[in-house]
Amino acid sequence: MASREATSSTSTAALTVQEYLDKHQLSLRIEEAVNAAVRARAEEPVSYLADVLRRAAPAVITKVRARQIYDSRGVPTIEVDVQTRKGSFRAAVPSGEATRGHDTSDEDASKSPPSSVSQAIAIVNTVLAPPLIGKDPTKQVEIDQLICRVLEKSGDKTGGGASAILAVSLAVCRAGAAEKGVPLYQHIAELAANIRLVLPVPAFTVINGGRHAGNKLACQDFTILPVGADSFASAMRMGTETYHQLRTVIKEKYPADPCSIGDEGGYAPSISSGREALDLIVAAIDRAGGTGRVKIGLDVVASNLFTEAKVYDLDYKTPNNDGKQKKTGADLMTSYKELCAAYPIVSVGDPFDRTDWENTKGLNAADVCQVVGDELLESNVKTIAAAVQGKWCNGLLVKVHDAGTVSATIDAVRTAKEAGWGVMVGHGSGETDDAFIADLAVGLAAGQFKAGAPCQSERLAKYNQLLRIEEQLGDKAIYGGEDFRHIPWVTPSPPSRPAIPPVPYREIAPNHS
Ligand SMILES: C=C(OP(=O)(O)O)C(=O)O
Repeated sequence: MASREATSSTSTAALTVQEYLDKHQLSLRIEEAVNAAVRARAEEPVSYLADVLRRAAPAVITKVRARQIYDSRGVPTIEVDVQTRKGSFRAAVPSGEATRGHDTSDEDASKSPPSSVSQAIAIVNTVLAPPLIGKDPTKQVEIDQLICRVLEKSGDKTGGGASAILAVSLAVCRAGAAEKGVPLYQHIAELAANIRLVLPVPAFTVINGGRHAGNKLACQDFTILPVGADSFASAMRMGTETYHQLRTVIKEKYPADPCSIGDEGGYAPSISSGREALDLIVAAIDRAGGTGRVKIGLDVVASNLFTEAKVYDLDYKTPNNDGKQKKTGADLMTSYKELCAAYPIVSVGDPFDRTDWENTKGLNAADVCQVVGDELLESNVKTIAAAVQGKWCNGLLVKVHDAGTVSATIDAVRTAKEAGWGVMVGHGSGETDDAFIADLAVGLAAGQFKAGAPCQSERLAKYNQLLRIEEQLGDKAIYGGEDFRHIPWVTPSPPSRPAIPPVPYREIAPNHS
């Protein structure tokens, strides 16, 4: 009632405001602005309203620009700047080792590494940018749907198009947070309708093998999870101390080893057996005083070992090997069970080939550890739903560069959480200094976070951002800890009426009184 009176008492002004809105292609909050002007008893309602509108209207996207940068492997990737009146917001796209739909490499696939991402850049600058101008960056779902629709129409949605979409989606999300004046993690939580912000347990990669290192180890990552820490900062301390001790242990045991590191900063000692790697890690945990509080994870990525004969070749990096390390799925299953009994292993990722659901399912049913799907699920909602139905696994390694957009990432996590799964936010082995995924992990209360070793700036960019977030949250900060596998979202109770963003009339009234 009050608002109707206010609107009619200023109908001339409202008409002028409508013209103002039309001229500037704005469509929002006329009534709120009129009410604010009336409350402030503005002497010059039209200019006052224009001012209110200027401040209350969303900081729409005014410019979108892409460029080529280089990732941690020296491979070209794409970075996008999205501009609003609130500033310029930037995001860069990571890439995985495995050849997947969302790889950033778009040109001359025969070249390794690819020489350019110019196709993705052209798609952002010429295909995606025009329809984004004037759009509200807080409307993440609408923006993600729009950019996917545009590229579906133009037939560019794969290859370079996929990385173009992701870069824009991430940068828009940052712009949306700035428009709302909230930290990125909070904006992401709001997009997911979650109010529980949780600092994840880091799964630090301390030994690299597989395709991430030049040694003979078949398993791609050996990680440590400080589940017994009481905060993320203390988990960071335990992780780094263990990492440093591990170098000493490797040097003592293999004095001639150069102690080089793999793609994600984990050590890459010249060893070939998983047990040898695990013994080194257990010794380092012990020396750092973390026994019982620091657990171990494996990210096997077993598709790399799977041969045409449908066996797993643990010596797959040796060409024309003697075949003695070839294992059946059943052999591998027995090994996992034995390893989980002998070592403090709490999580195994992609334990079997991505087509070997039966064995993955068998390990899941054995309930010896968290069974995580990474390549198995590709952060794809439909595949996750099928895996939930088929009980293939009970954990999701979610990657923005697999999901494709911020909205798709949220949907993937929601599907996993609704099934009671553990969720681990993961990086790419090719990374940049963009720390988006740190905020993502907190906003989505993922509980687990895997961004490589506590070493190398592209990895530390993420871990250091988590330290800052924990500091900012202060006594509201919750660390995933021992519950890392079971952190549900908490949905805010629905408001009794649709929330209307406040018009900041008090702030600007003095200029007009
Ligand atoms: C970084 C990872 O893999 P990718 O090489 O696919 O990015 C990972 O699985 O942690």
